[in-house]
Amino acid sequence: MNVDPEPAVLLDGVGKVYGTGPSAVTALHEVSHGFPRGSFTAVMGPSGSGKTTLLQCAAGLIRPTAGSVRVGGADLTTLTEAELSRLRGRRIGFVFQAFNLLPALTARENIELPLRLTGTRARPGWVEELVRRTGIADQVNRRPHELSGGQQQRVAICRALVAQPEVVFADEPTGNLDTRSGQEVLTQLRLVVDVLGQTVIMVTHDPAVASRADRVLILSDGRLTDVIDAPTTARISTALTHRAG
Ligand SMILES: Nc1ncnc2c1ncn2[C@@H]1O[C@H](COP(=O)(O)OP(=O)(O)OP(=O)(O)O)[C@@H](O)[C@H]1O
Repeated sequence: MNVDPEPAVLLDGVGKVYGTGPSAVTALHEVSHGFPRGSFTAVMGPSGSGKTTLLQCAAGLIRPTAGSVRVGGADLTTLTEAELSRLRGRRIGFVFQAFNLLPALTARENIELPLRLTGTRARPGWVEELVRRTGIADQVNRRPHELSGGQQQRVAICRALVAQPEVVFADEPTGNLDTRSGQEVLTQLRLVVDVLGQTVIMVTHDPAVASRADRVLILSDGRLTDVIDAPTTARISTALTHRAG
């Protein structure tokens, strides 16, 4: 995977300092990594190690204070706010722990919302394919409160994919789910990578969840300290324990 000539997302010496002067916090120190197209990466590390900061820099939600971020060839650090916002709408999908569905809209309307916001259309049959593949075809006319947590997260996955983005970022996507629903959602994310060829980057605290990814990045104090390919729960737990010790 190291020879990918153009990764979906490329971080080059990315640093982030929050604030200035004596109260400044360095959340990331020169993190460099290429996320290959069509791969599933989990980002792990202790609380405060910089996982969310890394995800937000990579997704163009916050600006790094050093280095560059490329998504699908575009250097996010050179874009204006308006250009960044447009790029996020078209090239980046998000899945959050809290689902973030709009309660007054049906599942289908929630899924199609990013298209409405960017004034674009899905290719014919794409929404149908997404809901069929994620197993929620029979629920598309229901509102979020009529769906289980796992079903709501699958709606959120469809919404993240509807604009056929370059990459999907997921921040603790199983954090609000019981183990079984969490496993179902992970199966859907794997399918998104294996069948649809998408790139997924996920933050999680759970080694069992991270073991479903192709690769695990471990952050410690804002530094990328380990990269584990073909991870197992045991290998991840060992790497995390060593870092903590
Ligand atoms: N907006 C902010 N202003 C100042 N400091 C911040 C801000 N956001 C994060 N930090 C600090 O940056 C460091 C990294 O935070 P970050 O949220 O990225 O870590 P994390 O690994 O995602 O943590 P957790 O697992 O607890 O969510 C921490 O020391 C945090 O206190």
